[in-house]
Order: sequence, then C-alpha cells, then structure tokens
Amino acid sequence: MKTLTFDVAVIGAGSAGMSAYRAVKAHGKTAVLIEGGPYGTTCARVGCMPSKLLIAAAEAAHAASEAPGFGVHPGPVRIDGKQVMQRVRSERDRFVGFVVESVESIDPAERLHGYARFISPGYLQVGDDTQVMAERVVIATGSTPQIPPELRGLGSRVITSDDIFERDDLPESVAVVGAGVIGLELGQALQRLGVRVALFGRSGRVAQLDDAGVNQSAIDGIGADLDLRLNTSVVSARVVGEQVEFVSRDKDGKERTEHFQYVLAAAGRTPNVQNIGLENTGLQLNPQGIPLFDSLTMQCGNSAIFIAGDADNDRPLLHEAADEGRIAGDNAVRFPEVVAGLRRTRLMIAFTDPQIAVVGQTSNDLKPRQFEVGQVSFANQGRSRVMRQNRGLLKVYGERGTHRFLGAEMVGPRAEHIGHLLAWACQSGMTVGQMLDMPFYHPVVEEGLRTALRELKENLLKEEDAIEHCTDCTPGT
Ligand SMILES: Cc1cc2nc3c(=O)[nH]c(=O)nc-3n(C[C@H](O)[C@H](O)[C@H](O)COP(=O)(O)OP(=O)(O)OC[C@H]3O[C@@H](n4cnc5c(N)ncnc54)[C@H](O)[C@@H]3O)c2cc1C
Ligand SMILES: NC(=O)c1ccc[n+]([C@@H]2O[C@H](COP(=O)([O-])OP(=O)(O)OC[C@H]3O[C@@H](n4cnc5c(N)ncnc54)[C@H](O)[C@@H]3O)[C@@H](O)[C@H]2O)c1
Repeated sequence: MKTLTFDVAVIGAGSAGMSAYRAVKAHGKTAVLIEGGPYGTTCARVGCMPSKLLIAAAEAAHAASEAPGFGVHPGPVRIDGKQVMQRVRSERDRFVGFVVESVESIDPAERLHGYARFISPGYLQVGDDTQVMAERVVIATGSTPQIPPELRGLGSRVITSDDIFERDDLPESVAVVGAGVIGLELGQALQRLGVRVALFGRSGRVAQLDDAGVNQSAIDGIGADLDLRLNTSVVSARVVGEQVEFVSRDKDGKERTEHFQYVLAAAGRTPNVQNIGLENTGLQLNPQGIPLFDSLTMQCGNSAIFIAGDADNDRPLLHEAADEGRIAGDNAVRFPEVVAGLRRTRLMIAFTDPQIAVVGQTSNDLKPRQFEVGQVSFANQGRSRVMRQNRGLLKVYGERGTHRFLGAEMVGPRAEHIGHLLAWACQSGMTVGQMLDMPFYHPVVEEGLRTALRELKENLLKEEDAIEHCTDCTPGT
C-alpha cells in the first residue's frame, strides 16, 4: 500500500472536480484529482452534449415535416437512424476529446485512477493499493440515473441516458418513464426521429415547472406531437420475447397493456454519495445521505470537507457544477477562513420544442403578498406567428414596493435566449421599469416579453395605489 500526501484531494474528475482542482492549483498548492470511471465528464460523454446532438437531428427532421406549412414541400423525409447515431457519437467524441486532453495535461503525479472512499476525514483509500492523506477534501462525485424498482427486472431492455447514445441505431419504440427534463428532451427527440414513443409521468407536472398555467402550456406544446401520459403510473414491466410488456394505470384507474422495444428510465438521478465512506467522516447527513453544506461556501458543516456539483443535488446543472467546484476548491485552500462565492441567478433551460426556461424565483419560492405577475401568451405574438412557433406562455414576477424583477417561468420560442436576458436582468437587480427602458427591436419574440413586463408594471403600480393606507405592507418593506 502506498501513501501519498497532498494539500487537497478532489474526488471525481467531472465538471465540478476539474474546476475545483484548477482553483486549488491557482493558489499554488498541491492537489490530487481522483477519478474512478472514464475521463470526459458526464456533460460531454452522456449528458448535455450528446443529448443536444440528438435534439439537433430531431430539429432537422421536424423542420422538414413543418415546411409544408410555409408552402415549401421538401418531399418525403427519410431518417437514417445509423447515420443519426453516428453523428451523435462522433461529435460527442470530439467534445470528450477536449476534456480528456485537459485532464491529461495535468501532472500525472497529481492524477489517480480508482474509486475513493473516506477512511477518516483527511484520509482516503483509492482502489486497493493507494491511500491519500489530504487535510482538505472536495467531494465532486456526480450522480447516477435512477432505475425505478418496477423496471429493474428488465435487464438490457431498460436503458438510461448513460447508454442510449452508445446505440448504433435508433430503436423502433420506447416507453419513457419520467416527465423531467431528460424524459422530455430525449422523448421528444426520439419521437421526431421516427421512434414510437409514449412518455409516462406519475404526476401532472413536467420539467418541475411551478406555475400551473406555464406547466399546462408546456404540456399542450410538447404534447402536440408527443404521446404524453401524465398522472399515469407504471404497474408492471416484463420482458416477453423481444419486447417489453408494459402495463400502466391512468388517473381514472384504467390499466393499459402495451409493447415497446425498450424502456428509457428518466426518473431522476441519485447523488453518488452512498459508497464513499461518509460514515467515517463524522459529517451530518440529510435524509438522502448528502452531507449538510453551505451553498455559498460549499463547506460541509465546519469541516475541511467541501462538496460540489450533482453530488450535492442542489442545482444539478453544468454551469452550477463548475461554479460550485471553483468555490469548493478555493475554500478548501482558504480553510478555515472560508468565504462566500458567487452564486448566480438560477437559470434552467430545457431544449424541448417549445423550449422551457426558469429564471430566479418562481411563484412557489415567493410569499403571496410579496409579488405581482405579468404574462403573455405567444399564440398571437407577431414574430412567433411568422415562424409558426406561436405556442407557449411567459410569466414574469416583480416585487411589490421595490418593483425589482424577481424571476420568470416560460415555455415558448427562443426561451434559451430570453431566459438569459431575464437572468442577467435579475442578477443585475434591475427593476421592471428599468427593463422596459431597454431597447426592443421589431419584429422579435422579445416584444412578447415586453408585453408581459408592461402588464407586470401596471399590476405593481395598481398594487401600490391599493396599499396606500396599508400600514403593514408599505412599499419598500
Ligand atoms: C442526459 C443529460 C443531459 C443533460 N443536459 C444538460 C444541459 O443541457 N445543460 C446543463 O446545464 N446540464 C445538463 N445536464 C446535467 C449536467 O450534465 C450535470 O449537472 C453535470 O455534468 C454534473 O457534473 P459533476 O462534475 O457534478 O458530475 P460528473 O461529471 O458526473 O463527475 C463526477 C465524476 O466523479 C466520478 N466518481 C464518482 N464516485 C467516485 C469515487 N468514489 N471516486 C472517484 N471518482 C468518483 C465519476 O466517475 C465522474 O466522472 C444533463 C445531464 C444528463 C444526464
Ligand atoms: N437542459 C438541461 O439543462 C438538462 C437536461 C437534462 C438533464 N438535466 C439535469 O439532469 C437532472 C436529472 O434529470 P431527470 O429528468 O432525470 O430528473 P428530474 O428529477 O428532473 O425528473 C425526473 C422525473 O421522473 C419522475 N419519476 C421519478 N420516479 C418515477 C417513477 N417511478 N415513475 C414515473 N415517474 C417517476 C419524477 O416525478 C420527475 O418528474 C435534472 O434535474 C437537470 O438538472 C438538465
């Protein structure tokens, strides 16, 4: 057994871990980056990038099928599944290659291959033959797709985002279980590429949207060409010959038996904190087994252990993993003098059609008397109609009294861009009035945003008149 000593040990060479490692090195300290699985990160290998490549192919197919609506007739669309998957993999490999290059540029003396687990707070076992002593440790172990118990007997007939991109060809049919972002993005893309898809969500919510109206608009928009079965549970699933016999039950209790080639489990991800010896750290854990941590410093309790990325299950997104990793690495060096790092305005985008964006605080985060709402439907929005993308709803939230812009939920065209605009306004602390003072070109989808902001401003002003004589909720409180 060899024992190696470093200032900081980082467990996991994903986006959070690499960012933590670089932050430690920027302070001139020694660090070790420990990886148990393949290099390349979840985002590049099996997450953000291959999923967006599959979606890009689906968008091309959909554009061709939509063209007749403009009087443009491209002829019958033929989808070559093997070619689609080949491009997904080769472009994916290119992205992964850049990440692997970056890992390989790290001094081999500071890279270890093997799974790490805590023996005690500053002491790790890596694989069978190495121990690492590091007073400060960053946990950046990511997460793993969850397979619901009712699907576990399906063997190779149940697939996840970890293996779908490795396929040579598109499947013939898939039952997607889970109406979160992964289920919606992959389910819609597969459907548009000619796969027979039915998507099962056990609740009536999609993509974790809070607002009932925006949620319904997402269901209507995405459900326009995707077979969405919400409020429907999986009763049983078993392999029969080359197919999965899939039994579901809808909200009225009606059972339905269907056959699919595969079941895609898109039922959430579990943080990789179960097998890393947290019981030997003395850290306090939450009911999911994740150490209690401060989301501004990433410090677990008062210890010299920090956590970042999907492992902490706070905001499991790429840019958040990178930010959290940087803060964790920086504070691991500064320990015990940790400082709050920059946490940006919340921004989530789903690359569905129509797209979904969630910015800042939403109705569930806010107290009822704290905010006003403005909204716009994209059904008759000029530019959206020009593009035949006139679907969706935007709700914007502003603070009573201060008129500060607080957040938004949107489903509709160009949400990936409007979401950024709104997140930047929110993080800058802009008021609704200041946002309306900004330029709006014509004709653009952002004119729809202006309509929603104007309504929000009116409501904020109306509310001010109404509360003139109210002593316990004066403006500014
Ligand atoms: C299909 C899909 C699509 C996505 N799309 C988007 C998107 O469009 N935009 C977006 O922002 N986010 C997206 N995400 C989320 C994003 O990919 C993740 O939030 C991000 O990759 C998390 O990074 P991480 O560093 O925490 O984890 P990872 O990149 O998974 O890194 C963790 C690493 O730790 C290693 N590890 C685990 N345990 C140990 C151990 N004991 N010892 C040593 N090493 C260990 C693992 O092997 C892994 O390499 C998507 C995710 C999926 C699955
Ligand atoms: N565009 C993006 O940014 C993007 C894309 C993909 C993934 N991601 C990240 O990956 C994370 C994981 O995505 P996800 O979609 O797997 O998780 P999720 O938690 O967002 O959604 C999982 C869904 O599955 C449902 N579910 C759970 N168990 C079920 C069961 N037994 N039967 C039926 N439904 C069940 C849940 O109710 C939930 O609606 C997301 O939270 C997101 O942060 C982001």
